[in-house]
Amino acid sequence: MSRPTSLTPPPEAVVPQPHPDAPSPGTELGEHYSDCFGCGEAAPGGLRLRTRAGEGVSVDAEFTVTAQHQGAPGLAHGGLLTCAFDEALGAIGYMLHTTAVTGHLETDFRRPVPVGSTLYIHAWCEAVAGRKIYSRAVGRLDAADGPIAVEAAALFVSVGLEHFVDNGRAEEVRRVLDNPDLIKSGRAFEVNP
Ligand SMILES: CCCCCCCC(=O)SCCNC(=O)CCNC(=O)[C@H](O)C(C)(C)COP(=O)(O)OP(=O)(O)OC[C@H]1O[C@@H](n2cnc3c(N)ncnc32)[C@H](O)[C@@H]1OP(=O)(O)O
Repeated sequence: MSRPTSLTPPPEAVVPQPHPDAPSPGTELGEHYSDCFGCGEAAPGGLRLRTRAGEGVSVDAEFTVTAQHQGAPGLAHGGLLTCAFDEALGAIGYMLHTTAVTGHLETDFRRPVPVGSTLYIHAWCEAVAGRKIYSRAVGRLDAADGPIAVEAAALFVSVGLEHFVDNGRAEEVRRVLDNPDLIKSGRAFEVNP
C-alpha cells in the first residue's frame, strides 16, 4: 500500500455533489479575471484557457499552445502546462460554489506537447474534507479522446474574499473593487458578498 501524501484525502472526506446552483454541463465558464495568466483575455502571452462545466463536479478545458508558450524549440514549457492544469483544477470551484486557491499541485508529463497542438483537459473533484478540495485532471493531445500527455493532482483550499483583499497588491485590488466587471465570474472577488 502506498504511503499517504498531502494529496491523500483523509478518512472523513466525502465525495461531493455539484452545488444546486452549479452551472449545467456544457456551460462556458469564461475568464474569472481579465488579467489572469491562465484564462484572461487581457494577459499578454496568457494561456487563454477555455473552460466548460462538466458532468458532476468536473470541468472540461482547452488550451492551444502558441509560440509564446515554448520551453524548447517547438515544444510547450512544462511550467506553463502546469499552469493550464492549475487553472482547470481551480475552475472546479464553480461546481462547488466556492473560491479556492492551490495548496499543492503535482504534474506528470507523459509525452511532449508541440506548439500548435491543443490540450484537452478533464478535471474532476475526488473528495472534499472541510475547506480541502482533492482533485485530479488528465490532458489529452488534440482531441478529447487523444493520447494522454499530462496528468495532475491537486489539493485546493477554500478561502474567503479577505484572502485576495488582504494579500493582493493594493493597486490591482483597488482597480477590481472599483470595476467589478474585471472579475467576470464574480466569484474570486465577491465585492457584494
Ligand atoms: C476559476 C479560478 C481558477 C483559479 C486557478 C488558479 C489558482 C491559483 O493558482 S491560486 C495561487 C496559488 N496559491 C496560493 O497562492 C495559496 C498560498 N497559500 C495560502 O494562502 C495558504 O497556505 C492557504 C490559503 C492555502 C492555507 O492557509 P490557511 O487558510 O491559513 O489554512 P490552513 O489551516 O493552513 O490549511 C487548511 C487545511 O489545508 C491543509 N493544507 C494547506 N496547504 C497545504 C499543502 N500545501 N499541502 C497539504 N495540506 C495543506 C492544512 O494542513 C489544513 O488542513 P486541516 O484543516 O486538516 O488542518
